[in-house]
Parts: sequence; C-alpha cells; structure tokens
Amino acid sequence: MLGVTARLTGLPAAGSRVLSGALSGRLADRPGRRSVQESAPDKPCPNMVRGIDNVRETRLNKGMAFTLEERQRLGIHGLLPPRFKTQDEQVDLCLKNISRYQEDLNKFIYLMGLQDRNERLFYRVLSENVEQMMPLVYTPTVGLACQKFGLIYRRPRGLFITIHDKGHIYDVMRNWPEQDVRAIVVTDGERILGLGDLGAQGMGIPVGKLSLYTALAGIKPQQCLPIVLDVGTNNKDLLNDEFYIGLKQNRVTGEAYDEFVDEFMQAAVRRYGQKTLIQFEDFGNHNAFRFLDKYRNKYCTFNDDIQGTASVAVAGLLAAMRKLNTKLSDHTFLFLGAGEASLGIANLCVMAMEQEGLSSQAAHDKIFMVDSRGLIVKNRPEGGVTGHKVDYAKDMEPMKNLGDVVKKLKPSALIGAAAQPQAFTAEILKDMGEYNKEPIIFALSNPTSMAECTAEQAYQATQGRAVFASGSPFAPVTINGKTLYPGQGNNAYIFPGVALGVIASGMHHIGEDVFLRAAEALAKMVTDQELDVGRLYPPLENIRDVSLQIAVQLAEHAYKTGEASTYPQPADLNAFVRSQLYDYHYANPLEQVYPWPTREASVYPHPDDLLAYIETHRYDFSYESPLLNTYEWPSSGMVH
Ligand SMILES: NC(=O)C1=CN([C@@H]2O[C@H](COP(=O)(O)OP(=O)(O)OC[C@H]3O[C@@H](n4cnc5c(N)ncnc54)[C@H](OP(=O)(O)O)[C@@H]3O)[C@@H](O)[C@H]2O)C=CC1
Ligand SMILES: CC(=O)C(=O)O
Ligand SMILES: [Mg+2]
Repeated sequence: MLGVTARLTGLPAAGSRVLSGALSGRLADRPGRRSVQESAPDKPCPNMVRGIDNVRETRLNKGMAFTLEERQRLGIHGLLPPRFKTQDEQVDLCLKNISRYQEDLNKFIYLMGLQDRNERLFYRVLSENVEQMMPLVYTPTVGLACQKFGLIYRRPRGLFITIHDKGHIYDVMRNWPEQDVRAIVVTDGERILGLGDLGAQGMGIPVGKLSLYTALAGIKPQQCLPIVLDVGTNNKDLLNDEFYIGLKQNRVTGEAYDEFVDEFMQAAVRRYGQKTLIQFEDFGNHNAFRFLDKYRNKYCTFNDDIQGTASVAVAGLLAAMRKLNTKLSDHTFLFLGAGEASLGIANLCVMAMEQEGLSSQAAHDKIFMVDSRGLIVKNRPEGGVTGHKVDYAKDMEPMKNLGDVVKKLKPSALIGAAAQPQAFTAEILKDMGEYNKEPIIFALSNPTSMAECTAEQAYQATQGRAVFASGSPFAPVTINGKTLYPGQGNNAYIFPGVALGVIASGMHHIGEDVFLRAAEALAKMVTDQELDVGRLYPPLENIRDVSLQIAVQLAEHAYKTGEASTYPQPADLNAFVRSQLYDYHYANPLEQVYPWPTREASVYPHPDDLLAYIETHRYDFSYESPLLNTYEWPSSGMVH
C-alpha cells in the first residue's frame, strides 16, 4: 500500500485509475491539490495506479476474478493465469486452503496473508463464516499469534508509535496513508487477553478487533486504524527474545508515560477530527481505569475491557433472567477477579439493578468479589482495599479460598475474569449445582487456556443445569441426550455495533448508558428456543445483524437525547446506517477509470453536466440562510 502511494506523482494519464483515500493519501497534503477530506468518504481522487498495482494492492486486487476486459484495460493482461474465476469460487478455494492447515496459527498466517493480498475476499470469507473464522483471527488464536508475533510478522498493518516518538506523534500519524479514519483501537500491550505483558507484540489485538469492526459491523477497513503505543515491556522473556519486534527496554511509567498518551490522544484528533472513536484495549489495570476517567468526557472514547465486557456480560445475565424467570436483584453474584472486566460488569449490574428499583447500596450488597488476596472485605489486612473495589468491600471476615467463599455465600451466579485457569474446580461447580437449580456460571477469561473452566466441566458437574457462557468459544456439549450450546460472552458482540452506532450518529462522547442499552438490546435478540438449548447470545452467524441492530438502536437513542451530531437526522435510520456499510463484493474497476478526455483536468469524477457544474462555482451575492451551513452532513470531519 505504501509503495504505490510513494510513487504517485502528477496527473492521471490515459488508462490510469481513480482511487479512494488510501492510495491517494499523500497527495492530499500537497499544496494545490484537493484534499481527500474535501471529497465525500469513498469518493475517488485523482491518482496514478497502473498495471501490476491493480494486482498488488490488496484493496484493488480481485485476483483471477478480473475479467478479460478489466485485464486488458487495466494493463494486467498476461499477468494472471488465463482462467477467470468468480468470487464465490475464490471463497471456496480459501476455505479449502484454510482447512488444509493442521495448526490454528498457520490458519491465522494464511488469513493475514489473504488480508494483505485481497481485502474484499478476506472480508467476505470472514463475514460469511464468522463461527469458523472468528476463533482464528480473534480469541483464542490471536493470543498465540501475539506471543509468536516476532516469528510471524510479515507486512505493516497498523501504526507502531514508540515513546521515542514523543513530541512528534502527529508526524508519525501523518504517515498513515488513510485520510478518513473514523475508529482507532489502541493498546500499549501491557495486558494482552489473560497472557500478560506482550509489549509491541500486542499489535495482533487492535488488528484483530478492527477486522471484526469490518466483518461484524461493516465499518469500512480504510476507516479503521490499529495502533500500538510502545513504551517498552517488563516481560523478561520478550526482552531476551531475539525475535521480539518492540523496544527492548522496561516500560516507561509515570509522568513521561502519561504525557505520551496525552500527546497521542491530541495527535489522533488533530489528524482525524474530534469525533474519531478511540477504543482502549488491553491496557494494564492501573492505567485502564485512569484513562477512562480522564478521557471519557474529553474524547469520543471507551474502554472495551471495562465497558464492552460489562455490556456483553450483563446481556448474558439479562438473557439468563429470561430463562430463569427472575430479576437480577433476586441473585447473589460472586466474581473471581476484581479488575477491569469484573468491576466493569459489577458496575453495570448495579446500574441494571437500580433500573429494577433497587437502591445503589442494596445493589452493591448483592455483589461479592475475590481478588488475588481473597474475598474483598473492609479492614482487610495487608494493604486494605483500594480504587473501585472499595464499593464492593463487605463487612465480613477475610477469606482466601474461592471454594470456601462459595460455600459461605452460596451465590446464584459465579463469574470468572481473573485469568486463573481451572479456578472453578469440580468441587466449586458441584457446589454451585447443589445450591441452585440452574446456577449461572460465566468463565470469561481469555484465551481458552485461561478459562476458569470449560463448558463441558460446567455442564457435567451440574448435570447440564448450568447457565453457562465463556469468553472464548467452546464446542456444543451433549448431556443426557440433550445438546447444549454454550454462549460466547465476549465483547465482540458489543464493540462493533457500538462503534457503528457512534460513528453513524456522530456521537461526541460515549456514556455508560450506551453499554446498558446495548446489553438490553442484545439480550432481547436471543429467542426462547435458543435459550432452551443453552444459548445466552444469538448464534455467531447472526452477529452482523446483531451489530447493525445495536448500532441503529444506539443511534436512535442518540438522536432522542441530542447526543447525535450527524444532521439532518436521517428519516430512516436503519437504511441510513446500512447505506454506510462496507461491501465486500468486488467493485467494477472500469467504472472508476477516468472519463476525462484530457489529462489536464484534476477534478474528478467528471461532472455529468459541465455547464451546470461550472454554474455551481459562481459567486452568489444574494443572502442565504446561515442555518443551512450549520452542519456538514454526512459529516466527514467528525468532532469526537
Ligand atoms: N470475555 C470477554 O469479553 C473479556 C474477557 N476478559 C478476560 O478477563 C481476564 C481479566 O482481564 P481484566 O479484568 O482486564 O484483568 P485485570 O488485570 O484488570 O484483573 C485481573 C483480576 O484478577 C485478579 N486475580 C489475579 N490472580 C488471582 C487469583 N489467583 N485469584 C483471584 N483473583 C486473581 C486480580 O487481582 P488483584 O486485583 O488483586 O491484582 C485482578 O483483580 C483476562 O483473561 C481477559 O482476557 C477481559 C475482557 C473481556
Ligand atoms: C476479549 C477481550 O477484550 C479480552 O479478553 O481482553
Ligand atoms: Mg481486551
């Protein structure tokens, strides 16, 4: 992608093509050129891409699906095998190729290669085979990919901004060739899934999350930017690893780190506008909460591990309430872990219980937490209780062991997000089954190797009565002749739809109510038949529609509350959001070939009626309503 851009000079010659933002990025900054920002998103801009570039550029490439006419007119005839294929045939071949690999990491490498080679084909394969592909580009395989990133890294995808770029972050961001970025997923790699500090190798996570932005919510790939903020790593193995791709130094912390992240936030909105959505992902606990508090009212931002996870877990709980015919406030919740995920879920549970009519205190009283030092109680020895945990500290005797806490509290819901594999022992699961007709058991830690228990273990220990969800996928389990389908309680059900709703409606800030609304919407999408076979979420094959519905409902709400800024309000929001979505089917490249008869003109596309077009450029000395200019819509220079 970068290679072609660098070579682009001058005006188009015969046979040259019109491209969208990515490939024309550099031109936009040159004096005298129309910037891409000025043209509507996706509108082509003048450029020069010829011949082989059509095959090398992942965004343009159709492989053997180029027709004879396309091959001849684009100057690639002879560069491809003579056979012509449909995209359907190509999809079949990709699926065959993927199934030929034994190891998931090799499947991951194949898929990344496809993404680099033929973007539309990649997204079609992913979007139409979500259940099969998501575990490969996302958890669990992406965890392994991050661990092995130094071995498998091939081509640039996303920006690496290091602490040494401090003072120049905006300049680094200008090197990203896309002009219309709407969403950034950023990590500093300190807490990658439950795998700990993977430093710059955490890049796999923003890349994977943003692939899901496109595959699950139809947000255009060119509008998505993955970023790693590399401040070093404290992972000794990586520091000693000859293949490590990041800065080989310990993490920079304190004031210098904070200034670096501040500068990044400022650079991001300076480059892409105040409404650029910035999703924080897999930051260490101590930074995640701080940054959320610091930036949530200043930028268009959310923390996926705290808020996205809260939303998906509460959706699962609300669906469970439908199954059990109870309210949240009828339950006693015990969390293993009191970090980003657990506290996020607990706080949103409190909000939901308040909605049911409980006081804040009464709602907090229903939630118990165990962290690395045991049950969170007031007057705890050794350092006490700090931060958001304080709200959940109980007037009880300290207890260290989860099994003992379960016996003491007899909770109806046990939720794990502590990255402690097998922490839900057979005895704990059995106890949960004894205390409850249908115990709620969520093993949310990722990847699979970190899960608190497997679906099979939860169902076996409770004779199939557990209402179960897990962060990474588990296969269906058959118990006593009945097949149960464990739900995947993963924030992937939430963040793509939330992002789409935020971008489409032009929300400046993302309030907590957005996540409760998304949870409620998601819980309602599960059918009674699905609940009956153990599902707490709609099947993954429906997740694109789920994301769209979440987006539309959030956008509707944003217009009601005045939080939307895309004006005028579209009459049909559903149709409006749909009209923004990415289409992974191939475009006809010939439709974009310059229709201009000469190479002197540079305003593209050629206006149908030149006389009328020139008329529009005449100065009009009559007054016009200033209100008409209040909003640009659809807005490309989003403010938050
Ligand atoms: N399913 C999903 O969508 C999501 C899943 N997750 C998963 O949840 C897990 C935790 O993530 P996150 O909350 O962000 O991480 P944090 O680091 O913020 O929190 C981890 C928590 O686990 C506690 N803990 C650590 N060891 C033990 C132990 N032996 N016994 C009890 N508690 C312990 C920590 O205790 P202390 O506070 O004392 O340090 C801390 O409270 C990860 O595996 C992650 O992949 C996260 C986000 C989304
Ligand atoms: C799913 C996710 O965001 C995590 O495990 O961190
Ligand atoms: Mg995460």
